[in-house]
Amino acid sequence: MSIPESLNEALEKFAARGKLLVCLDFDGCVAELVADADSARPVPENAAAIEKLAELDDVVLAYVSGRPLETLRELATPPEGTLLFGSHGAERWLGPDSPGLELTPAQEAGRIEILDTLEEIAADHEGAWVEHKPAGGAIHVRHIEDIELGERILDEARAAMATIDGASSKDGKRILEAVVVKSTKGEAIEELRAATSPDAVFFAGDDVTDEHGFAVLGPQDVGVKVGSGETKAGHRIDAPAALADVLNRLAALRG
Ligand SMILES: O=P(O)(O)OC[C@H]1O[C@H](O[C@H]2O[C@H](CO)[C@@H](O)[C@H](O)[C@H]2O)[C@H](O)[C@@H](O)[C@@H]1O
Repeated sequence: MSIPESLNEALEKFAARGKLLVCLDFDGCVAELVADADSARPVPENAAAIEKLAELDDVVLAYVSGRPLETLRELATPPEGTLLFGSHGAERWLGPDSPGLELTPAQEAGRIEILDTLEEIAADHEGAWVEHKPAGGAIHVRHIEDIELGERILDEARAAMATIDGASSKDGKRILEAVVVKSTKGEAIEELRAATSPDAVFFAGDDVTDEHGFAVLGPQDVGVKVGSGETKAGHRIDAPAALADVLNRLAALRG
């Protein structure tokens, strides 16, 4: 087992609380980052640990992801009953009565303009591609080997998105997303907290958008940054492959 001692101590305190909310990011956290976004899947050991947590009393599981809700369900195959936030918080499944995302006509027009503009930019650069999402779209440059060229394409996309009414951009890992519904993972975690009334919250994530999630954690909560980069999280692990140890430790402490 390779859990930093400070994280192990935090997990012991966390597990001793009554009801727990365990929130997980998907790409780069539960799943390794891969070039073909459709082939991302949970690291098998992470999937097994998540199944264990799902069987425990007073542990609520949730995914908080940038993926569209339907894609998240398909790729993450979460245990039944797992609460889901997709599209960085713009889409939610908190039970069968959760309303779907509905865009106003102006938002739908903005979404189409975002997608058309990103597709035009991608068409000029071999390897760039556009992911269509319910609240907007994302241009991916992971297939482009030249990192600086990829950054220039993302800069071009960012500048173009700034000219579209109602569009706001989010930076990610070799991706630029633009959406017409403003939301953050911090807001999603606060909504989950309000909906489930836990005694403490765990959140693990790897990306800049996950920092909004770490920012809403309190002293009783546990934040785990996966990988390198500045973070507000109190703890860090190296890679998705190390997450299973953390989740299994939590399951063992509660078991
Ligand atoms: O919040 P997450 O669950 O981490 O989702 C964030 C974005 O993840 C996906 O893109 C990232 O993962 C891809 C697959 O590993 C990778 O090819 C890409 O370079 C990464 O940026 C996803 O495609 C986006 O929709 C999510 O918003």
